[in-house]
Amino acid sequence: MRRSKLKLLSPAKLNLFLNINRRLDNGYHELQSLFHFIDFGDDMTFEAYSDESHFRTSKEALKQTKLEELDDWELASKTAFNCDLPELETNSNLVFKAMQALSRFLKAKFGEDNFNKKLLSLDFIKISLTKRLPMGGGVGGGSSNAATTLLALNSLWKLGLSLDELREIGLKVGADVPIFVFGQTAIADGVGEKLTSYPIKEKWYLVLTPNQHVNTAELFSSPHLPRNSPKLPLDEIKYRGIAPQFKNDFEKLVYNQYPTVAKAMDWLLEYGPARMTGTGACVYAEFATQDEAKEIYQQLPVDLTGFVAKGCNISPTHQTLFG
Ligand SMILES: C[C@@](CO)(OP(=O)(O)O)[C@H](O)COP(=O)(O)OP(=O)(O)OC[C@H]1O[C@@H](n2ccc(N)nc2=O)[C@H](O)[C@@H]1O
Ligand SMILES: Nc1ncnc2c1ncn2[C@@H]1O[C@H](COP(=O)(O)OP(=O)(O)O)[C@@H](O)[C@H]1O
Repeated sequence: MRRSKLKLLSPAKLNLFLNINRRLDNGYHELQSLFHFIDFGDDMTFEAYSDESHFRTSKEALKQTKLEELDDWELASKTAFNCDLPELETNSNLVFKAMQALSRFLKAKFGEDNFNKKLLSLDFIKISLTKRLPMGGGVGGGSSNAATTLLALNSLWKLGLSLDELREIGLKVGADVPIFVFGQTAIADGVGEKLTSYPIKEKWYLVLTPNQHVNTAELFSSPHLPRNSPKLPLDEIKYRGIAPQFKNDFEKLVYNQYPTVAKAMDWLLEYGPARMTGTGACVYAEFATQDEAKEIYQQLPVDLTGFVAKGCNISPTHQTLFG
C-alpha cells in the first residue's frame, strides 16, 4: 500500500564567483564561492510503501555491480531506485552514496542495535530519478541528487535529523552536497562546508551546456591552476552581477583546454558578460528578465545547446519541503 509521495526538483547551482585560496595538506583545496540555485534541475520522486512486493529493489540493482565492495548500505535495502539513464543505476550513484553515509551516521548516533530495530519499522521507498542536468557540467547535478535524497528520506522516514546533521552527512558524499542541503544562496568557504547565507537580487540565466564532461579531480591537480587568490572579506562582497572582480579561477584553464567550452563562452560574450560555473563545462549569462534571456536563447546556433532558468535564493527542493 502506498502511504505517501514526494515529488521534488533537484536543482542546479551556479557559482557566481569561485576563488581557489590554497591547497590543503589532504590534497583538497580551500575555496571561496558564491553559490546560487536555479529553477531547472532533475526530477526526483520518492514514494513510500508499507511493503516491498511490487517493485524491483535497489538490492537487485546493486547485485549487478560491485556487491563485494558494499558496506553500510542497509538503508539502500529499504529502497528501490530507478533512473532514466541505466548507466546511473549503480551503487556509485551519489544517491546510494548518500544512503550509505546516512546509514553510517545513524549507526554512530543511535548505536547498531537501535539502528537495526529502527530499520525494521521503515517504509519501503521507491526513488525515481529523471536526469535533465548535464553530467560533469559544473552545475552540481549529482551533489544535488544526493542532497535531495537526504532531505526526502529524513522527511519520509521521520528520522528527525537537523539540517546541520544532514550537511555533515552530505560532506562525506562530496564537497558540494552541503550547499544543496542548506538550500540558500550562500558564500561557501573551506571545501564548501562553511556556509554564510547571502541572498541576492534574483535574475534570469541563459546557461549553455557544451557536450563536454569536465573531470573535477583532474582539473584540481593541474599545475596551471591558480591556487592563491586572496579571500574576499565577507562584508566587502557586494555582488551585483557578472564583473571582473567576481571571477572563476578555473575558467581560463578550462577555456584553453576544451574548445567546446571556449566556443560556448565566445558566443555568449558577443552579447555581454559571461561566466563559467564550477569546473565547467557550463557557462552562463545573466539577464534582468525572462524575455531578454529567451531572446538571446532563440538565436543559439544549432550546434550549441542550453536553457533559460530563474535564479532562486531558496532552492526549489526547500521551497517544496519547507514552504
Ligand atoms: C569546485 C566545485 C565548485 O562547485 O566544482 P564542480 O564540481 O561544481 O564543477 C566543487 O566544489 C567540487 O565539488 P565536488 O564535485 O562535490 O567534488 P568532490 O567529489 O568532493 O571532489 C572531487 C575531487 O576534486 C578535488 N577537490 C574537490 C573539492 C575541493 N574543495 N578541493 C579539491 O581539491 C579533490 O581531488 C577531490 O577528490
Ligand atoms: N546522481 C548522479 N547524477 C549525475 N552524476 C552522477 C550521479 N551519481 C554519480 N554521478 C557521477 O558524478 C559525475 C559528475 O557529476 P555531476 O554532479 O553531474 O558533475 P558536476 O559536479 O560537474 O556538475 C558524473 O559523471 C557521474 O559519473
